[in-house]
Amino acid sequence: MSNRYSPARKAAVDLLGLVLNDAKRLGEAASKLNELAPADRAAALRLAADTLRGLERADRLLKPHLRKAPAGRVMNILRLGAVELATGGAAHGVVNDCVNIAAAGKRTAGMRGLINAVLRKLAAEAPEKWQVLRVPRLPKWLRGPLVDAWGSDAVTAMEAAHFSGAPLDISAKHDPAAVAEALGGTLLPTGTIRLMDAGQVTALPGFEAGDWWVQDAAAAMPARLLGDVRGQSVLDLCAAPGGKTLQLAAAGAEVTALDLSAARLARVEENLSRTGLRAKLVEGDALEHSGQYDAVLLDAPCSATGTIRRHPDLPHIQLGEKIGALIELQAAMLAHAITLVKPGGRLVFATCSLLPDEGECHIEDMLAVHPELALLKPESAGIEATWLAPDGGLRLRPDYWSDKGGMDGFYMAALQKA
Ligand SMILES: C[S@@+](CC[C@H](N)C(=O)[O-])C[C@H]1O[C@@H](n2cnc3c(N)ncnc32)[C@H](O)[C@@H]1O
Repeated sequence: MSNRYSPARKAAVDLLGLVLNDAKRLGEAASKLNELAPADRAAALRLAADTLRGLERADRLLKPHLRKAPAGRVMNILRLGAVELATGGAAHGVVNDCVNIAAAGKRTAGMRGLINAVLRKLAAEAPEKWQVLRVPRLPKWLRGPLVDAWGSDAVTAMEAAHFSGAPLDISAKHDPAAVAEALGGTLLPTGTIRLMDAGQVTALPGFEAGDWWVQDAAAAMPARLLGDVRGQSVLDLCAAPGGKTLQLAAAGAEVTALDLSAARLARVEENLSRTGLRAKLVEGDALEHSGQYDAVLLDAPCSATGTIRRHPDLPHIQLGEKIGALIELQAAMLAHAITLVKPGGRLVFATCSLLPDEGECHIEDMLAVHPELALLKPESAGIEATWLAPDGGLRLRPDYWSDKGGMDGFYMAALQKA
């Protein structure tokens, strides 16, 4: 047996450790993979994401073969191996690599015999057992509040959407139908272009030319709720990396794109430059910004629990108390954002969260203390009646459009100032 292993598998095990043992976000952890070739980096991220999506199933497959769960890294090697073996990975390569990754570490080398024995058993039984295991559930810290909000059938459907992952969604600068045709994608009823099996994004036609940008179908809705913004001054208060800024600029608005993070604002600049669109960039705190605009878009920082399809690391990182602080920040931002809207102007508030405390509740609170605000009916192509929230906003969920590949979870509401 050779003692070599695929750098992508080894990096995937490292990533799992950073997420599961050190509570790092997968994206943040992946920034440490710069020494890998781009293809290995992409493969490592895919393997880590697949393992995180299937973690509950992997643990259920492994349990009968372990007297007690081994230490973190050994367990992560086993989990990665279990998921690969269950989902079509070539047994010889997967088992050899997992054993060799263990052999290369001082603390794990002593466990290579166990890894070899367990994974060889799983190679035979895992593919069949995998199919009948239940869809992985969200952890209790998140499942409890979601069941309270949406009911257990809805949460089960959301979990199925999370487990399926997400297709690649694209917003076109000008002509969605033409971009859909050029990319061989589907044009969704809301105007987003969807590719089920995209491959490398930067290699797709029209990327270099800046004809489009990647943006989930749900994430494309808040800017649309602002209606016709041609020639209007629009403030995008939490703008980076800039998907909504690009939409507003493409729709002809005079956009001011503000963000607290200089590093993230640099991504807005890159995206504007690639697409040839224009916006005024401001590095600053939304809570301190002043001015008067025809329209304001507040896409506030949130738990991002609506994006679990694409970020399977999220449920495994206890957000706990952080969510309380985010809810307070969102309320303060919303209260300030409304002061930046001219009389007669509009504000759209949005969060990519599944928790009503980060969405519906803010609008309810706001309307209770601001009689000068009116909720506008969400109007844009493709909106389905089931998406309309009882409060009058728009509630999008990952289990919607399940026949089309789902969408991110989002809440958004459009307000008008008298
Ligand atoms: C949900 S993301 C925005 C996504 C963006 N609207 C888009 O469509 O690409 C939230 C953003 O809020 C920014 N942010 C957090 N606190 C802020 C603050 N106090 N002032 C301004 N921006 C802030 C973060 O840096 C982050 O880029």
